[in-house]
Amino acid sequence: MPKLGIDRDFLREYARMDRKLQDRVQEVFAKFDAATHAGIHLEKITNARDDRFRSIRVDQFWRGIVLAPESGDSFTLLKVLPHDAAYTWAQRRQVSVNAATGQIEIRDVAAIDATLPELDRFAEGRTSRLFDNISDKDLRRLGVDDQTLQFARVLTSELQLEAARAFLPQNQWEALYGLAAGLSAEDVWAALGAPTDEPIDPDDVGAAVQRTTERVLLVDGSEELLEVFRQPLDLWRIYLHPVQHQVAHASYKGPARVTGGPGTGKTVVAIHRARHLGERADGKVLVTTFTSNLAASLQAGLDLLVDDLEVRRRIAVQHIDQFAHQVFRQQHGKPRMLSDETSVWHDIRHRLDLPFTETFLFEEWRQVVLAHRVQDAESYLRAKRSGRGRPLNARQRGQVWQAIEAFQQRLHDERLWTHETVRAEATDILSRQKDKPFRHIVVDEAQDLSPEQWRLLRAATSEGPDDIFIAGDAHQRIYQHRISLREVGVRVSGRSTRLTVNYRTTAEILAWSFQLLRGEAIDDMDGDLDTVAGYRCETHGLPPELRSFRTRADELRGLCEQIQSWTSAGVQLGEIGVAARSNGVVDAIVNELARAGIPAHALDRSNPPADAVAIGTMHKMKGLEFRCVAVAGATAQQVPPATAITPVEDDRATHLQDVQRERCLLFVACTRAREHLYVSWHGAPSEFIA
Ligand SMILES: Nc1ncnc2c1ncn2[C@@H]1O[C@H](COP(=O)(O)OP(=O)(O)OP(=O)(O)O)[C@@H](O)[C@H]1O
Repeated sequence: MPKLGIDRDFLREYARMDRKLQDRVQEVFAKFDAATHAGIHLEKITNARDDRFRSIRVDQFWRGIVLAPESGDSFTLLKVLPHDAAYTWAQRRQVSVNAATGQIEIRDVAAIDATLPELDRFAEGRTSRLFDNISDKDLRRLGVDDQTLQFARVLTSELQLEAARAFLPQNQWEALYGLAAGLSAEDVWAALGAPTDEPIDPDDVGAAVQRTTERVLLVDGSEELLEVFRQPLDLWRIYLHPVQHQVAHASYKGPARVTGGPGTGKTVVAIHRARHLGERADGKVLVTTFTSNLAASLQAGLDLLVDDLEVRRRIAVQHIDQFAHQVFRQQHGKPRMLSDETSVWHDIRHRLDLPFTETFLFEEWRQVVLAHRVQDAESYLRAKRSGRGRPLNARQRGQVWQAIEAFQQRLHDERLWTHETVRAEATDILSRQKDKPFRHIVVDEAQDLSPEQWRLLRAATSEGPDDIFIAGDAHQRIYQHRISLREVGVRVSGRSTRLTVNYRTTAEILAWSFQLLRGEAIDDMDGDLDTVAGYRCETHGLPPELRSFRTRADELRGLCEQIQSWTSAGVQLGEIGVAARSNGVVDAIVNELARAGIPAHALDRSNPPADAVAIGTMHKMKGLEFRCVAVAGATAQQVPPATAITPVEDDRATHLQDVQRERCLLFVACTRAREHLYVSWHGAPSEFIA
């Protein structure tokens, strides 16, 4: 039986073909085995540089280009193009096997031959070249072959390398890009994704195709092929970067985690990991995250990825507080929740005449007492107050403890609960259970979980191999939880992997968004600093559009015009997202769009209409993505709002953390954009943008 592989680039193009051509492509390739048996349709290409390319007739005008093996019967569908373009494509290119990764690579030899002499001339007058500090030995070890090496040696700038991406062999270009970005040869090696240990035969294209899971999907029979064609846009289901694949399918001795900037596919890895653990059938899997709408999008991803009902049954998706409440309810019934926490702290503060704000007392309770499970005054006197800026002497600690005790007493007397105390109680319940509810836990957007939430998860599964898998990015921390995984009993050292390819955002949007963070030092939740070295984007596009207006009314009108200009350029309403810092601005935008007759919906609605602009606060944008994103109301007073920032004179450390969190929030909103980002304000712009 001949095997057909589908190349990732082909599937991408397939998604853009018109329906008639898609149907025809399906028809031809569904009958592929019969066609190859009969020896028809597959034709050699005259004047090809690589005689493994064949053409296949789709219809009168269109031709498919297939990579045929020298022996065996694995064929890979690479392209479907109009007749002449298909032949030109094949005549310019050559296939090779990467010496380090063992994967197939395709290069545009004609483009390399045409560019090299020009670059060489340009480099002649230069004193330094891009890879002066990298030895041939290192380059070769990373899979760079003769032709690419010669090319690399005449490069003088990263821009030239960036431009060469279109024609250099993919893995070799990635290695060069990583080195140019300052990564060490070891880091580049790791980012290529565990190059194979088995000896690599450079002529065995068939074996190389099998190894190239990142770009070739081998389908078994026409049914599987039709299934692939049904969801051509969801490439993430099928093609994983080798590092993504490795992380999702590895066996770990304990907790493990994946990090990486926005859009690097952490959620994708978390979903594949959950399926992998579900398929092992050694116990139940909890997939959890911070909020309900993120849990809903994880569920949607799992529904797309997991067909097997038995596997699906083993995987539960719940947001973390939903899980805590469920555990609590099973034991005690529904908790009576304290409805207005701030006013209780306010009363206590006044009654005891304390020189601290309500927020300070609440945060002290949350970040010190609950986080470190402090039980009495004496332990509080000795408690570590890391992350808290304002120092407290013993007398002040005594005063704060009085307030905390009063608050806890009130909860106890009135049998009231807060989310924090529900979590703590659920954790105690789980800690006493010998049979844990889950064998594996997968956590997405982990950077925002609080210490009590981590303790809850730690108690929900026994310590052991593959117990907890974490996906998160500390650059996107938008709630105030600085935690140390070690302190909450989740040890990931030696089992942490960073993803570096951004599949979502253009390089221009990502670069602009990163400068919003302005070099803030971001911790990695495990005692070190997080880094963004070596990140790269799959696509390029326009720089973000920044618009300044005089008044709010002008700004809202400008936003409507921007949305209309996107839709007249062919963008669907459902592909547009609008973010603002506050609910008030969100409401104003909803009203303005309604006045302008633009269908829109607020992001917190369940079952939102498909063809309407999504509008929400920046917090609600977390984890989502849109083809076009507008961030409106980025004015000096609103981003950041004064209410969200602790005055520096109250507590300097908390002030700095608040500012960092607000920067991260704007960063999260902006990095939701796939192709276009528009940012507007009226009056003075936010200090983060200015
Ligand atoms: N291997 C892949 N091939 C193609 N697309 C991918 C791949 N991995 C991820 N993507 C796509 O990239 C986008 C971002 O993925 P995902 O949401 O998993 O990233 P993330 O790292 O969790 O992002 P963020 O932290 O910003 O929320 C999605 O559209 C996803 O489908």
